[in-house]
Amino acid sequence: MDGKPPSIPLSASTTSPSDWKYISEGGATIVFSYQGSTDTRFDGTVLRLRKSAGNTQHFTPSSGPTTPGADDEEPDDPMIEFQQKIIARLIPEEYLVCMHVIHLERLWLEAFAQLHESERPSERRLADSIDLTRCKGVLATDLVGSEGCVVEIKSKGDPAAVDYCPLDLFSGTSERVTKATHGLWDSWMQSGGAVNNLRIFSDGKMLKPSDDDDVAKWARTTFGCSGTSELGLRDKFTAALLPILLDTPVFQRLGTLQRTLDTLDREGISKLRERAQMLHLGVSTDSVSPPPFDADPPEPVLKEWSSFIDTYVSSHDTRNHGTPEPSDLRYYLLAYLLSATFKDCSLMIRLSPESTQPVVKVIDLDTKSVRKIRNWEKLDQQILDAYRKVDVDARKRCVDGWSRLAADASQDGDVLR
Ligand SMILES: O=P(O)(O)O[C@@H]1[C@@H](OP(=O)(O)O)[C@H](OP(=O)(O)O)[C@H](O)[C@H](OP(=O)(O)O)[C@H]1OP(=O)(O)O
Ligand SMILES: Nc1ncnc2c1ncn2[C@@H]1O[C@H](COP(=O)(O)OP(=O)(O)OP(=O)(O)O)[C@@H](O)[C@H]1O
Repeated sequence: MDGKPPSIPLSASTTSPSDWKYISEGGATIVFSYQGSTDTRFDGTVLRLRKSAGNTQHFTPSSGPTTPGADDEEPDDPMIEFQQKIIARLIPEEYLVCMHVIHLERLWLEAFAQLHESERPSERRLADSIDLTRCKGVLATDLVGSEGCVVEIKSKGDPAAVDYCPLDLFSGTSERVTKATHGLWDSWMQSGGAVNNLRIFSDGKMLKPSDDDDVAKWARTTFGCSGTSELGLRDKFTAALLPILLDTPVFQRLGTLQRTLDTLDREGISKLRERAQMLHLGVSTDSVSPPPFDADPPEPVLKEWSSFIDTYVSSHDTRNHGTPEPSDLRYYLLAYLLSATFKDCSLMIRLSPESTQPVVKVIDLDTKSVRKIRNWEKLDQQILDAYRKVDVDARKRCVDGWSRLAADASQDGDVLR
């Protein structure tokens, strides 16, 4: 599959639901790999379907095909345009995945959902299911495929991964990246592969630490070793990932984006929102022209994202982030949302034989909703309250390596970005 969309959008109905194999899912989408042989246009692709809350497993089949015209009215999945027009301005295209629209017919989708429901993890099945009302899905390049090893790292920390800090992963220093990789591996082992920030795919199948035979086969084919102890395997895994994590420029890029877009952090955004509200209510008069304040800010549209990126690229570094103006609230809100996207993304790393260049792709670069800001504020408060109860010496510290390196570099007159 290349970057150009097919001249006529493909329809999933030219394939059989059984041609697709369940790979994995996140909170918003569920992903299947094409394994059929009847329609070669789907070779090497995955189908990404949106989910909806609640389980419609016992749905009543619809009485006919999708209403004519409904397909045209449904907008394409916004993740496609957002990646092509916004994300691609910040992350080089070679690290992004090609995505196109694919048409879905109701009866086909129902048969598909029914066939694959039992392959999903039980806790996910309780929470949601394939959204049967959608007329469009997304067809993307298959990064897992059916052979070789692919490591998926979700950069965000998982509460279960106690020894893993995302800032270590993006630190650019061998010692800290090793620590992050060990933390990911240990939590993968301890959780029986249930932790969501490390997934290992071997020959197209998600590996579980308890599958001794599969792990042994994976170790043999990926690292050429057999009968290796658990710690020995962790070392092999780390040694394979380390040069990729240190030398592939996209890791530094992601670290920089996460850090710079989050310059005001959640607390800073909350304070700025408070100041803007006070001005709006006339309680405070510390600004000549009070900006409009919206307690429920609207979702940014693509045009607004685009002008945000213009401003970010041209002037983010020279802004005075120490004393932000209430009139800049919207800018910082968008910056914060985008930092959340980059913190929640995943990295797919194909471990290839030493001679070939490793393939690294960044996935899950969806927009975050402004509605989340309130939830995050509440969550932050809870974390802060819990943290205050922890003994000072026992508190875990996460240090941002690139910002330290950036500070050192700027002292030398060097520029990191
Ligand atoms: O809010 P968090 O920190 O729990 O993160 C959510 C993730 O949960 P996690 O803690 O990583 O298991 C959650 O991941 P899973 O559903 O666990 O795969 C999503 O990534 C969610 O993003 P979105 O709402 O689907 O865009 C993530 O939401 P946000 O990044 O939008 O907050
Ligand atoms: N192009 C792809 N090729 C192979 N596997 C993929 C691809 N895209 C996604 N996956 C798999 O499907 C999973 C779910 O995809 P993704 O993370 O984009 O979903 P999401 O619902 O948006 O996630 P989240 O809830 O974490 O925001 C991924 O974690 C990965 O294992």
